[in-house]
Amino acid sequence: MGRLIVIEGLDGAGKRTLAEKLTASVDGRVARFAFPRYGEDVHADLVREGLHGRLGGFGDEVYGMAMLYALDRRGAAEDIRNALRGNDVVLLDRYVASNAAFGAARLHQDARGEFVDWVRAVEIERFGLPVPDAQLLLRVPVDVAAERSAHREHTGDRDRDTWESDQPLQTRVAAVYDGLAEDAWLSPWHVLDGTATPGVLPAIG
Ligand SMILES: Cc1cn([C@H]2C[C@H](O)[C@@H](COP(=O)(O)O)O2)c(=O)[nH]c1=O
Repeated sequence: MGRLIVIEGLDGAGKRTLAEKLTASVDGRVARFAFPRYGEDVHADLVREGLHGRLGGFGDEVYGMAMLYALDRRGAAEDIRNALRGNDVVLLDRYVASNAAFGAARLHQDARGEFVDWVRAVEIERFGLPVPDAQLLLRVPVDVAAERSAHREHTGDRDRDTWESDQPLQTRVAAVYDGLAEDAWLSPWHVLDGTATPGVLPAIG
């Protein structure tokens, strides 16, 4: 049975680059998934519509949008379980904690705890998604993340959604992530410095 390792962080934190480095460093078989699964799952495609303001007011419904993200993952649960059977490491670029962090950050501070508990109840208890063995929080200053994600848009790598350029929101997301890591939410977390010279990789094999 492989280990389920999740990479989390702000938009532009460098998650994909870390996933590539970890894949190259693991001595064994590695499978990778990235969420949302745009182009593969109807819920993920609806997420994209919502993020670009094309679902009207639904895009602002935190619980509704979070359910779409959760349903996308539910549709991948069997594939993740199969991948865990056939690989040493299954690496996920975003998972349940993204829903907790990004959704909570859009809510009033007093409503955040209840939302984070709801995400866990829906995704883990109700949908039965596999619990990660470890979650890696790639932490970078908000302005560095914003610059990287703006650069990605500029180079045509990908469209930015309306939230990515919202620095106050990203600052709140970073704070929620820090709290999740501190509480060891779902599983142990490892906090990595996303601005450090690459080379120091966590031992995940
Ligand atoms: C996977 C996931 C992403 N998100 C957010 C993070 C990003 O701002 C946005 C799209 O993710 P992406 O930029 O990694 O494609 O959706 C959630 O709110 N919940 C989730 O479950």
